[in-house]
Parts: sequence; C-alpha cells; structure tokens
Amino acid sequence: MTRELYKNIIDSVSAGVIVLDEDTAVVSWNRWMEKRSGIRREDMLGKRVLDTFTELQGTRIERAIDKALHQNSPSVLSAKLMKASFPLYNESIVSRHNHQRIVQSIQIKPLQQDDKQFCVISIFDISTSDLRERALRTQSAMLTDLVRDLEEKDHELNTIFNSTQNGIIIFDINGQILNANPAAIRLTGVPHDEITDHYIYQYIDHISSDTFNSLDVEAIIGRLADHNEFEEEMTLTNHEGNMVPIKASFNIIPHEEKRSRFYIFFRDITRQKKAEEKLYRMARFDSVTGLDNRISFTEKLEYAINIHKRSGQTLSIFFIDLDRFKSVNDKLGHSAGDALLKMVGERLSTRCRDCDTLARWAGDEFVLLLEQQTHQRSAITVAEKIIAEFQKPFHIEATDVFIGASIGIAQYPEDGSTPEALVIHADQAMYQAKNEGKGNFRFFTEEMNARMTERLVMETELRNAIDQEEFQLFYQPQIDVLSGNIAGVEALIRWNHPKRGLLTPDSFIEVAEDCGLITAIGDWVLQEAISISAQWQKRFGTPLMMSVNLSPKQFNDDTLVAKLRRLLHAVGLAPSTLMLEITENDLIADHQSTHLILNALKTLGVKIAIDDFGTGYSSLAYLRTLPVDTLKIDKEFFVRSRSDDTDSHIISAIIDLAHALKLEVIAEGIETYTQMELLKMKKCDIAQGFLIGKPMAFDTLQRWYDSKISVR
Ligand SMILES: Nc1nc2c(ncn2[C@@H]2O[C@@H]3COP(=O)(O)O[C@H]4[C@@H](O)[C@H](n5cnc6c(=O)[nH]c(N)nc65)O[C@@H]4COP(=O)(O)O[C@H]3[C@H]2O)c(=O)[nH]1
Repeated sequence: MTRELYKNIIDSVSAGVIVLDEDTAVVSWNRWMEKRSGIRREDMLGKRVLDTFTELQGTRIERAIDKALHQNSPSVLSAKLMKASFPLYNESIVSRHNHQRIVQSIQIKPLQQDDKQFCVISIFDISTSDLRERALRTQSAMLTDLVRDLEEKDHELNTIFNSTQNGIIIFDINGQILNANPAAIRLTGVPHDEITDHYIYQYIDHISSDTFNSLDVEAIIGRLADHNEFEEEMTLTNHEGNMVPIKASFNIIPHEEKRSRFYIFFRDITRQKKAEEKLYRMARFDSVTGLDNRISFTEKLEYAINIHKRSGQTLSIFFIDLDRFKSVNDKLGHSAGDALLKMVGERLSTRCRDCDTLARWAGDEFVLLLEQQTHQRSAITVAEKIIAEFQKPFHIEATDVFIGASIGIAQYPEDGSTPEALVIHADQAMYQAKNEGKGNFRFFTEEMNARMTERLVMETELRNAIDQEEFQLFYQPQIDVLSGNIAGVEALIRWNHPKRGLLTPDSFIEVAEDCGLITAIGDWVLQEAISISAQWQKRFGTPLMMSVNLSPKQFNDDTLVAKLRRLLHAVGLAPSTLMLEITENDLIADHQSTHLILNALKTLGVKIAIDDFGTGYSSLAYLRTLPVDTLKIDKEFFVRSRSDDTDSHIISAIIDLAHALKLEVIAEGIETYTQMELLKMKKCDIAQGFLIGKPMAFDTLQRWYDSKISVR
C-alpha cells in the first residue's frame, strides 16, 4: 500500500487517529485530529503528544500510552473524562476560543511493525447520545465479563478453602480471628459461630514455648512485613487443651494500611512427628534393652567431658562385659539371650543414679558413665555392687542362669580426654579383669595400654606371618614307656619372628585366637604336619603317630572333617596316624555339639586325645561318654610331683581310671628318671618330655631317630 493511499484512508476515518513512536513522538495525525484540535499535521509530526497536551501528563491516558508501548497491552478509556481527555474543540459546536471538552471514547492499542513499537490512539466522539449508549453498552458487557470472571475465581477459592484438609485461619493485625475454614474449625474444636470471638494466639504457639499464649502476633506481623510469608513447626492447642504438632505457614493479604489481613495455613504433622521420633529412638536407643546405645552414650560422654573440664570433677567410665553370656545364648537360643540382656540392663539400672548414663555398647557389653565422682573409692563401691548383683541367678525360661560380669574402669581426665580414648581404655582394663579370672574389676593403667598396643602390633604381624612363611613346626618325640620305642611325635608350632627371633606358642596363640587368625594358622599346621608324617613314612617305612593341637575355633569349624579327609587323601596317609589333641576345657564347653563333632571325627578314623587332663573340672564319668582314645596327663602334675607326694598319687589314680575306661595314657612333661620309673610302675602307656627329647625341627628329629635306631 502506498503511503498516499494509507494517508487517505486514515484521513477518511470519522475518528481521531494518532500514531506515536516509542518516544511518544507523533508519526501520524489524521484529518479528524486536525479539524478537532485546530493543530495541523505538519505542526504535530515529530512532537511529543504529551508536550503539546501537557494536561495529559500524569493522567490515565499517559499511563495507557506507557502500557501500550512498554507492556504491549491495550486500554479502552471511555466516559466523560473531564480531566483525562484530549482537549479538542468541536468547531461545529463551539468557538475556537471556548475550550469545551467533548465526550470521548479513547482506545489506545500497541502496534508492532518492523521490530519497532508504536502506539495507535483512536478517539471517538461520543457526545451524541446514540454513540454514548453504544459505548456504555460495551462498557457494561466488559463489566459483566469481569464480574463473571471474579465470581468464578471466588468460587474456586471458596471450594479450596472449604474442602482442604489443611487449616486456614484469617486474622487481623491484633490477632483476632476473622474467618476459619472447616478444617481449622475441626482441628481447633471451636464451634464455627464462636471462632471470631477468639484470637490466633489462643491456639497456635511456638513448639518450644513453655508459656501459654506466648505467640507474639506483633513479631509475626513484623516478620511478614520483611518476608511476605514464612513457615515454621508449631503447636496447636485445641479447645480441650490437647496439643497437636503442626506445620504452619504465615502469609499476608495486602490491604490498605491498618486493614491488612493475615492468614495461617497449617497441617497436622502428628504422624510425621511420630515417624521422626521412631527414627530418633532407633538411632539413639538399643532395641533389646531400651537403654541408650553407643551413639547416644558417646554424645553424652562428650557433653559430660565438656562440663567437667570446667568443674575439674572426675568422671568414671565402666566397660562391663558379661562372662559366659555366649554359652547361654548358644544353649537357650537368641530370644532367651535377648531376655537375659534386658534383665541385665534392668539389674544394672538399679545400681545407677539418675545422673548416671547406662548404655548397651554392643553384644554382651555395657558401658556406664558415673558423674559427680570425687574419688576412686566411689567407683570401687559401684563396681563391687555391680559384681555382687551377678551373684544372684537370672530366671529365664524356667531356668536359673548364672552369668558374671568383668568390669574395666577408666577415669577422666587421668585416663583420656576424649570419649573414644576413655572407652578404649576402660575396655582394655576390662580385658585385664577378664584375664585375671573374670567376675572382677580393674582400673586402667598405662601398662595395660602398652600391652594392648603390643597386641595390636602382633595382630598385624601375625596376619603377614603366614604369607611370609614365618611359621615352623617343631616335633617332640613320644616313647612307649615299656619298650622305649618311638610311639609318635607332637607337632608344636614356632614363629620365626623377623625381629624377635623364635617365639613359642604361648606368646602368640591367644592373640591369634582372639583376632580370628587361628583357623588359618591351624589349617597351615594340619597341612604341614600331615605332609611331614607322609615324608616320615616314606623315609622310614613305618607310619608315625602325629599329634596336632586343635584350638576350639578349629574344633567347631564345620569344614574340619572335610578338610582333614582331603589333606590325608592327598598324601595317601591313613587317618589313624593322626591324633587330634583337644583340651579338657574345650571338650566340656558345649556338650551337645562336642558329641556330634567327635563322632564325625571318629567316623573319619582319626584319633582323639584329651589334652591337659586334670586342669579342668570334667568328671571321668562324663569323659567316658565321649568317643576319645587317649588321655594326656597335664605336665603340671609332674612338675609338682617332684616336691609333693599327693600329685604322684593323683597321677597313679588317673592312670588307673583311664585304663579302666580303656583309654590310652600319655604322660606329658617328663623330666626325670624318677618320674619315668613311676610311669613304668603304673604301666602308663606313653611318655613325653624333655627327658626324652625337647621339641625339635624335622631334620633334628630325623637325626635323633637315626641315633636311637643305631644304638639298638
Ligand atoms: N616344662 C616342660 N615343658 C614341656 C616338657 N615337655 C613338653 N613341654 C612343653 O609342653 C607343651 C606341650 O604342649 P601342649 O600341652 O599341647 O601345649 C601347647 C599347645 O596347647 C599350644 N600349641 C602348640 N602348638 C600349637 C598349634 O599348632 N596349634 C594350637 N592351637 N596350639 C598349639 O601351645 C602350648 C605350648 O606349646 P609349647 O610352648 O611348644 O610347649 C609344649 C612343650 O614344649 C617338659 O618336660 N617340661
């Protein structure tokens, strides 16, 4: 379309048309405008419309122009806009000098062209009634739409307000309740028609508040002024006085000053709180005894240390380990074990004051923190009372169960300044108490710590010892008492320690047992001993009775029989050439499974000896029921028999009884000819001891044997 045609079209329109650019400068001014304003197009083009009609500044017309240019949004202004209309002169009605405004309907619309923003102002003269009527009708239709829109929105809001399960309370600047939705009425328990007589602070409060009605409405309103809304966990006290935890969100409904409204939007979080509490309890309390657990104890101990740092008072930490708990658990089952732990917890609690903390540390270990201690004596008194508590039996599943307690005590600040150090030291002291005979208590000493550190070092070294091939077997000969011929050997382990030289088992077997390495070491011993036995048979043409010590863990290892069968088969050795030595105490530890294991070993065909006989409390009558072949009299009897006649009598009695039970007897620790004479006299079967030969390496054993044979 040509510019000329465009100009003619807008000049022919019977309405004012003004087009403004982004700076509100006039780019189009039609003939109607020239006529009604008396201002020519040439005079207006390029001029700012608001500079010409200054009285439009700050009016709705200016705002509408701004909206069209900057928000791309149209406006319709119509009415008798006395102030905010274009001051146009209707020449046909009034004289040029008589400034009379006409009634206008003004549309201000945005227009985008070639990436530029324009604003088109159309001015209609509606001074005549029919035009005015039309404009009014348009306006009324617009208003109807607006009202309908508002009603729809209102309906939606009302539905949400009435049906939501969350409580909504609207209140004023004084906290007075103005409205509440059905959920809020239900949660507060206040009748609907009475709710507006109440104040928000009568029901809603801070969670930690201990003063009733302490909700500070002014402070809440202050916070809302800064943030518009905020959320907090609070409590709702209903009409009956019951407290419910809620999650509350406060909001403001802006109004003119002083008439502002506020609302609280809240929901009942009882279930969430219960779940949180459950989780908290699970994380901090022991489920079996209901006592504090390790985490909670450590925190309380840390707190106590911080407090006592200032007061200078002593804290005592008890590490309590139950004696014989494992055997009760194994025999009566886990639920009985749990019941026993619960009873122990209750019994220990009776020995504690309110300010003390008792916790279950792990398994059958308890820890106790005594505060307000002034001297060691108080800790001793508590320890003695606890040990005395265990003198009485625990009644479980119609059985009276006797267990004991060993206690280690560490004290703050002397024995450590952190919870970890104090508990470790108390544990070390407990270990010492246990080693010294159970049912005891010991205070921590630095010496214990040194010993423990040494143990830990040994544990690490032991782990490497197998791979580094640092173990070696020595063999101690055993002879037939009557003939003097070799009857067998006992394999005894040695550790070629890289720094400490050759170590005997007394210095490391216990550590290996405690740290679980004994099975791996024992497996190596069995393999080595069986392989040596096979070599012997090959070299001398006769089988050698090889005795091997078995630790309780190995004895209870489910794979033991299969392992032995495989090892013996691999070298083609008869099972009857292998004798397994099990100590008397280990055999009586668990009667039921002992029988099962021994029977399986017997079926395999290996021999079984009861080692260190006389040191335990087993009756010969019980031993009779066990499928064993040999009884080894503990060497202690022979050491003592040199000075005490009674022991000679006991040795005689044991040999007689063992023979009566058809058991072979080996006397261990024979160092003198007199002892040898006694054995001969009592017809003891086999003798072992330094008199015959000390434990020796395999090469030496072979030479020893060679020399024996050549003498004959
Ligand atoms: N004073 C004196 N002592 C004598 C005499 N004759 C033998 N002995 C010592 O008595 C211990 C006999 O072994 P045990 O009672 O089974 O006692 C063994 C056994 O219980 C354990 N042991 C040794 N080797 C092994 C092993 O391979 N595995 C396991 N689990 N324990 C082992 O270590 C304990 C100590 O072994 P060793 O130090 O080799 O000590 C050996 C031996 O050297 C004597 O006439 N006088």
